[in-house]
Amino acid sequence: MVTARDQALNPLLVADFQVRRGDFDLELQVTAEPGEVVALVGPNGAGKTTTLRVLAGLLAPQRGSILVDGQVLADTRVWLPPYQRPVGVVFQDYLLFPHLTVLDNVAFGLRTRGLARSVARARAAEWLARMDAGDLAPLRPQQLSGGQAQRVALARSLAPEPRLLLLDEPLAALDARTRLLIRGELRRHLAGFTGATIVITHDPTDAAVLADRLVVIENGRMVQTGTPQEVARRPRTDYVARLSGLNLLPGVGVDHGVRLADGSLITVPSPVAGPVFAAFRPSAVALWRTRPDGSPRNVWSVVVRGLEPYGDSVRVELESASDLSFVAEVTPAAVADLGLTIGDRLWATVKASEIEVYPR
Ligand SMILES: Nc1ncnc2c1ncn2[C@@H]1O[C@H](COP(=O)(O)OP(=O)(O)OP(=O)(O)O)[C@@H](O)[C@H]1O
Repeated sequence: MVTARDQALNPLLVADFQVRRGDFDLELQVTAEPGEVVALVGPNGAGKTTTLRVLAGLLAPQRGSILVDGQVLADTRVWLPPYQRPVGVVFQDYLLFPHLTVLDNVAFGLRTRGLARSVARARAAEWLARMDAGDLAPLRPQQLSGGQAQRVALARSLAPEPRLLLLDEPLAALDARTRLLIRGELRRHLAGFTGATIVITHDPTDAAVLADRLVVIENGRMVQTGTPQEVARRPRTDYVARLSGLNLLPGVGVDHGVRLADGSLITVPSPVAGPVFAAFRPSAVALWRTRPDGSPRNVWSVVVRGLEPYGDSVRVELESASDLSFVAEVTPAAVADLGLTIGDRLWATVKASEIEVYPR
């Protein structure tokens, strides 16, 4: 009997590879469990698309191996071309064949895998129906809305019953309203997929809604992984902190304080030691025209470097005299009351109880 523990020890995808593209060097270990949806997130040029291309078989790594369900797709001796891999890909702009009907687009992958035309079409029709796209079968791709095209692309990649599904920015081509609807729909479809899914996304909300786990890549390396909640609550790089909207200050724990890079000491809720991160929400930062005294807060003298509307509030980018940068989030009323403009000198405070501290 295969227990949940055995499964956890035998991930469906086990990839460990290195690839170079010009000066860019990507070195990554990534695994995914059956049924797991892993989001690859990271700044532009981090290596997300390169990872997807290596897994799909469109780009050969310099070294390493890729296994899916124990089958070697690539290593020093083996290199399976894309059409021989149990891998389905949905590209960013879906790449449907314009001269084929929706039905034949979905049947195409099955035909290349050797199925007779009638069998491939019957199976394509089943997959379209499963994706609530059965009535689209006779149409051409140019007659489809963005959301419909996405459903068709998903049906096309799932029809050959891959074990690994790769999605490149699946919601990027949609307008904001459609995106919201399709995101929920995609989530339901992915929940019904028993293989593993790797999805690239730039959007933190998409990642949080779609993924069980995030893999954050920066400069060709994984810098953090965890559930969206874990990553958002305890970011380990500035990029992740910005993604989750948190301020992140690295330092060293000294009893109830953290000594920051600029030499200043901030007070934190419980005793800490060694290299740590101190993270706090922008809404935990209070701004003052005059230095508040006598309160158990951390106080910085700051200059306003930027003001930016953010939903119902305003994000105020701050820089301390000693070069610490962080963000406050305040109401438009507070901006008006304080008469905030760029270049202003202010005092910023954060209560110790608002700061989360965790090891680096
Ligand atoms: N054909 C190529 N030849 C040389 N370098 C390339 C090539 N394609 C991509 N690169 C480089 O590889 C790096 C990673 O690119 P990649 O497209 O994987 O990043 P990404 O994380 O997907 O970024 P984005 O979010 O902008 O799509 C970049 O520095 C890019 O300049």
